Amino acid sequence: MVMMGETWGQLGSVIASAMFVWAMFQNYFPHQLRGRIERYGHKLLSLVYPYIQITFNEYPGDGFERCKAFIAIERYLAANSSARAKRLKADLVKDSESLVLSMDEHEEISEEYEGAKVWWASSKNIPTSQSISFYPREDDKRYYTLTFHRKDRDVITKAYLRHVLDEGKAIAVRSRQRKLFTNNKSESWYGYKRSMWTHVVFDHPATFETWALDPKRKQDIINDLLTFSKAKNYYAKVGKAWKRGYLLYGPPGTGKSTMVAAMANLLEYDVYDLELTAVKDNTELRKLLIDTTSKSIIVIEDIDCSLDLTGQRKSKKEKDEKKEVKDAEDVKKAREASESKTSQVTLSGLLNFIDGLWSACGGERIIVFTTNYVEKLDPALIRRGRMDKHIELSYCCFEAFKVLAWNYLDLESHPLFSTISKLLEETNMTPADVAENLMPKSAEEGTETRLENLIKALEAAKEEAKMKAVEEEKLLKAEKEEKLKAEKEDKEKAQNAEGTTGKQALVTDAKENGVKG
Ligand SMILES: Nc1ncnc2c1ncn2[C@@H]1O[C@H](COP(=O)(O)OP(=O)(O)OP(=O)(O)O)[C@@H](O)[C@H]1O
Ligand SMILES: [Mg+2]
Repeated sequence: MVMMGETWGQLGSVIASAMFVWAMFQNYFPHQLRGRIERYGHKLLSLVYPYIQITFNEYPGDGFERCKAFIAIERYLAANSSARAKRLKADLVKDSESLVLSMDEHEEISEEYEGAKVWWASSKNIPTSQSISFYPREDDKRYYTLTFHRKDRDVITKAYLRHVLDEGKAIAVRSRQRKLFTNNKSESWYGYKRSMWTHVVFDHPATFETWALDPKRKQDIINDLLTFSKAKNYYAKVGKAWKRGYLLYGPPGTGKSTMVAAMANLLEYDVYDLELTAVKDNTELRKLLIDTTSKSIIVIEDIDCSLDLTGQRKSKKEKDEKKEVKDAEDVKKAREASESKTSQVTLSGLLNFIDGLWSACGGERIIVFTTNYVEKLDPALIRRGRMDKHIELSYCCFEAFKVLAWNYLDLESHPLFSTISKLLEETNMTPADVAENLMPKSAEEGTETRLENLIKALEAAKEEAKMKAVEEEKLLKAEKEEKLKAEKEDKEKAQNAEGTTGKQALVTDAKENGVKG
């Protein structure tokens, strides 16, 4: 098959050679003749060859990295060509188990964009030398050629290419395997050779559909996340870095970590689980941040435990103590011990991590803190702008229970629901505990038994709470009585002391009077 792009390509190269020869010999022609030849030459060229070609090489220049534009075009053509091209090539996508079909070499497809026709051809460079190379790509230099009519130059170079690259990138994001990263201890990466993050494939099954929360609040959160992910231009317009902070707080087992997984699945982001205690100092924290990619969620779990907010003061105290240790070896040992024990990340380092100048690089990032004790956190850390959205996750309400009942029992309603609703209002139980009670404990356990199990657990929790309240009241009463007793004793002591002082004064007075008399 004679391909349109290739035919024009060959003709184009003949004309290009002619132009080259002309450039070499033009000085031998008189000035006037030269101008005329050039004029007619261009006219002839535009008559014979009204098409423009753009080439996209897989490995431009000497780089070892595949060209990003080439990858995007490959994805775009794979999605658009598999229905039209006759010869396709199957590739296993890196880190994934799915196949991508793309145009085979020397295959061509055409398409129309806003009335402009374009031809895409896939080709391969045959190596000129017979050198042996370590890199398989050396003899596999592929490239795409885009051919279009000169009259469409504007629409193609301005709009069509942008469209192809954006589409290609979006397809790549949709089909990639997402990753769950965690930071390595600094001893395990040497210089810049090893990445500071290691990763596994992220395939947590949690979604917002299976995450139990009051539907209205849940929808608010989903809307907030989706608005953020589409707000690139808006953030640029208002001059804000494209990132958003979420603070999730509440008792253990209320679904904070599950929510992070659901967020990542909704937005198709990678997750960076940052273990602050493994970060040596603020510089390392910054390096870790720079090493993250966009379209990601950076999570710091249990922030109140990870960071000693009095760290700065403590380290100063430790330094003073060290001064007192005279023996050089002791100093060394003490330093080593303190280094291995605590991370030197300070509050200001963390604040900088969240919204310092560096935090803007990359963009499209969500930072999440989770904690059980929000009141322990420094207000500077969670002020709006750093942690933009504060979400309290609390004990299971009836609406949340309904989601869990649907997940675990495929149940929308049941006569026992009213009892459960009442009990959930009267007692506190985390979604984790509710979920655990709805799990089947044996193959024979049916829906009814599992609901009854939950009711029993709720009643037990209610009873326990009541006993605890009575116990607390008793304790409080005892404390009050103790306090009253102590006050009474103090009062008596004071009165006794006053009485003794009064008597002594009388004796002294009497003595003084006696002397005088
Ligand atoms: N709101 C919820 N919806 C669905 N499942 C939940 C929810 N909350 C908790 N669970 C279940 O309970 C388990 C524990 O929840 P999760 O780890 O998210 O709690 P957490 O709030 O992060 O607790 P911690 O503060 O101890 O880290 C999860 O495996 C999940 O199955
Ligand atoms: Mg958690």
